[in-house]
Amino acid sequence: MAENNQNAAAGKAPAKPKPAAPGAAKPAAPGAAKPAAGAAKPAAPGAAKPAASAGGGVYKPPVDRPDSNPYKDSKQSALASWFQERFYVMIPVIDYLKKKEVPQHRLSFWYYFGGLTLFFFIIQVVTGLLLLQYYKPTGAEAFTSFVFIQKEVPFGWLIRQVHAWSANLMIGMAFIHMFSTFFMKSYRKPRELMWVSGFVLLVLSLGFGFTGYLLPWNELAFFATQVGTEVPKVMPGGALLVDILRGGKDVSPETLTRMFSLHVVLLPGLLLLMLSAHLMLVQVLGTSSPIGYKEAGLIKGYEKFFPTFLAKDAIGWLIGFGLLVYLAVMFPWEIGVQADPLGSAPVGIKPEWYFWAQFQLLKDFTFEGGELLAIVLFTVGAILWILVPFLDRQASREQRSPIFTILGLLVIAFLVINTYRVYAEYSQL
Ligand code: HEM
Ligand code: HEM
Repeated sequence: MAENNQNAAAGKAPAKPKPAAPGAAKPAAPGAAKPAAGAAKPAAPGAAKPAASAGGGVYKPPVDRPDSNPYKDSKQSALASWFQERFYVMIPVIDYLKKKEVPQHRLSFWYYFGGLTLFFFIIQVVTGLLLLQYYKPTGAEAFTSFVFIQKEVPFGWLIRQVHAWSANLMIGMAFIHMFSTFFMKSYRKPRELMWVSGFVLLVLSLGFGFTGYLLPWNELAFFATQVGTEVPKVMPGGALLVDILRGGKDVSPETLTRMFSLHVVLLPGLLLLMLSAHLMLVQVLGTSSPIGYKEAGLIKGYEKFFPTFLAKDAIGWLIGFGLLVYLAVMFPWEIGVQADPLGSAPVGIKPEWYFWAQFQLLKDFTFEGGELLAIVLFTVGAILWILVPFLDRQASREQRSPIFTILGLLVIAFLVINTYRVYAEYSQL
């Protein structure tokens, strides 16, 4: 059972003036309300309506909200009462959120990374919307508008640098968050769907990174996208997929339009939907603690998510923000030169770091059919990874599952070694 539910009773929110019992607050059932509404409020504008419609046999509900403000006697400012009267249906929801508790133990530190990923995503939305005010997604204007943002718009350089750096930090945090939840086996029953929705979030974030990379329309972005979108061609039906993605046979201004619409419309919509599901599950099921910790007495206590843990989260966000601004100012991403579809590719074309592991695998499998094999291996690996909560039956029975811990270590080793190999090779070019 979810832990927060178990502990909820211990930490009840301070009593509020309770609304009258539902039955008492509401008028009688719709059918019965017709004569009653008229009798109770003869002068109210809505009162005439049920009577007027009665002849036609169609019931019209009263215009006024039937129940009066159940909180009108609580002691608070007029402004708070104003909002409370309008949003009082939210109060049980807020009370419910207050029940969530976070276990404290020696691995609690890792609970901060989901929140940090969320924080960098919020930064992306805010800076992305600001960039949109000046960015022009056409082959003729993209690079010029991008340079204009960097050189002419007041603080435009900072917004662009923050967007570019925060994209990297968001994906970096998502990886750390994924592996920390993996090793704490937070995916175990009943949290399987948190893992699945999280994995989809990671894929969408990588999609953001891929589509955003082309938007500056500089040489590096152009040729990296050319190489990146070539990959699916070796799969059956892959050529069609590439045509759809590119909007033609080659990367062209048409591709820019597609990447742009994916980046600012489709992906944000999908990510927000998935994020709502992910966070709702986090609230409903609560935060897990590692297997065996409760039985071994390793849980030091529980702290309220709201406001205690959230306040600590905020400290993490402040540190993250400081790091972000430091990176954006001290290590600016280059502007590059405008993409020339007819020009030749410069040396050292490579994707963003978060695709290096797959990139290296493709480079290693140079034999006949090797690329297809690499894609198949990677797809099978990803499917197994997403199914981990359903495969790890031991963890779901609250038993340790060292085989899965070893599997996670192997996946990390593969990602780190391959990523390092690309770094080592390309940093010498
Ligand atoms: C609603 C949210 C977002 C909007 C409206 C948005 C908008 C934009 C715009 C207009 C650009 C082109 C300007 C430029 O290149 O500097 C851009 C670039 C970019 N975006 Fe986003 N973005 C959003 C979210 C994200 C997210 C979540 C990520 C990554 C996880 C991301 C990664 C990137 C990257 C890597 C670039 C290229 C950065 C560069 O080299 O300048 N964006 N975005
Ligand atoms: C955009 C990306 C993501 C965001 C914004 C996000 C956000 C969050 C937040 C705020 C929490 C609650 C706090 C915490 O335990 O850290 C959480 C929990 C969780 N997330 Fe994510 N997440 C993302 C990606 C992922 C990924 C890639 C996975 C795994 C594949 C994942 C799996 C989980 C799990 C299993 C939990 C429950 C943790 C527990 O009960 O202890 N999430 N996520």
